[in-house]
Amino acid sequence: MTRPSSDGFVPQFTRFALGSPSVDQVAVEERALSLARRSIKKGAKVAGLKLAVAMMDLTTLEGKDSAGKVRALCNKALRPLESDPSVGTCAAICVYPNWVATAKQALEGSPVKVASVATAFPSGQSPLAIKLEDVRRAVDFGADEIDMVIDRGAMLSGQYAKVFDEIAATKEACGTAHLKVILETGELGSYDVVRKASEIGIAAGGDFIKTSTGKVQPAATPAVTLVMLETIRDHYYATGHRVGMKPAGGVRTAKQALHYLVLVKETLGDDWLTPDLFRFGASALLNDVLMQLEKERTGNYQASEDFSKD
Ligand SMILES: O=C[C@H](O)COP(=O)(O)O
Repeated sequence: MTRPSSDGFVPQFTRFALGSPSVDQVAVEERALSLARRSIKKGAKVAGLKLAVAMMDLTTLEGKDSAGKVRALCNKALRPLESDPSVGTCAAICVYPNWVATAKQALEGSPVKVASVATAFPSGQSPLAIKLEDVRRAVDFGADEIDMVIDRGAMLSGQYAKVFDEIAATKEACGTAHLKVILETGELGSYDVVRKASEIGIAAGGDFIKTSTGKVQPAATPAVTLVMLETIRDHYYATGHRVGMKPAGGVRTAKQALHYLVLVKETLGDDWLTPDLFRFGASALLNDVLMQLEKERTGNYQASEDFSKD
């Protein structure tokens, strides 16, 4: 990254040591809650649910993942609801690097992207050289998108330049692949630290900022997502540059998904209501969204067993 120079240039990371706006915890939680109470009309609900499918990074990140499971997940991302072709594909599937080539092959010729976690996901507890090698391999296997984890220990001990440098190096290792920066907000301790980590993730080159790995509780919450959306908004006002957002972990119901879409619309406007700028990272959300879509279409709930398991 760019280091301080003798001509007085102040690098981005110096700004983070100087402070970010502090977050009013009560206000942010109240606002997130009040937006959850918005009622949504039937037409908007169906459109919102279809959008949620289109924005989904359908995820499997388990030690027991297999080629069969990854192929089944890809088929599901390609044709989420056989009975209703108006429901389009998911945005991406998200897997460990070992399964990128399998997924790439299964999705060949389709618009569904392959996202790979990397950088010693989920802990990030490896030397930087190994993390970068993890990224380069995933890209070589065909990953379109890389979901990296930040160094939470460095973040919590105020080593902001280290956090920045690792993200910037990861961005470089991504080449043309898009970079999502996972903050693991459940380990950051306060909204102020979430705000600062979001600013660093954006300034260091993240195309998206993402709440969580799904391996730590609490994972995505509406309030933490709101703090991150507001950081994206402030960055956009300051620079005109649009950064994406991905709540991930624990988003399981259609109702939650619609709530997140209201948060996005109210904070960033309609421009962000696109898979290019908003994703859900979720392993179990899709079936509930499909169940609600079928309920809206037929008037009846179908048993969850009627929907294929991921
Ligand atoms: O990035 C996505 C998360 O790992 C998914 O978490 P989840 O299994 O709680 O939906």
